[in-house]
Amino acid sequence: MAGAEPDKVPEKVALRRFPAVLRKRAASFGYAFRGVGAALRTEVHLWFHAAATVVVVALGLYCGLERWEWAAVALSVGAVWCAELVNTAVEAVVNLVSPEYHPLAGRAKDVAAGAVLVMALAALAVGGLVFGPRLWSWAAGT
Ligand SMILES: Nc1ncnc2c1ncn2[C@@H]1O[C@H](COP(=O)(O)OP(=O)(O)OP(=O)(O)O)[C@@H](O)[C@H]1O
Repeated sequence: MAGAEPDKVPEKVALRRFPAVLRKRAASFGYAFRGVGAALRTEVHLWFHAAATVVVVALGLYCGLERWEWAAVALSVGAVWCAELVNTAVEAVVNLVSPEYHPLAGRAKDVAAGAVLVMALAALAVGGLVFGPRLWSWAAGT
């Protein structure tokens, strides 16, 4: 028997729902920005990342980086921010579920902090490869 497909939303209904879907997406962006703002207010490490980001972008503009170098720098900066934000989220959840001392809580925080450390070292390596030769030639006066 040729019945209506239960999962298929009629086109008109889908169009009417479209603004609601957009509103929901916009709200999700709002929550995400609120999360970054909250982390910035509470995490001193993020202020350091913000300052480092400004310095790196200014240095990149001054050096006139190639397109691929900007790509590497942008990915590195974003990845460090990402790791720090995830670390902040892990800390918040651990503090919520285990305010008392627990070896697993400690391990979770240590591992999350380790993720930031690994990413920061990788970003440092990228920074060295991109800016190192330029800074070296300036220092050598060539
Ligand atoms: N509930 C806990 N149980 C066991 N060990 C913990 C617990 N809370 C924190 N620790 C240990 O203390 C360390 C520091 O924790 P803390 O919450 O002060 O994080 P932090 O890295 O100093 O972050 P921030 O400076 O952003 O607060 C952790 O990495 C972990 O080894």
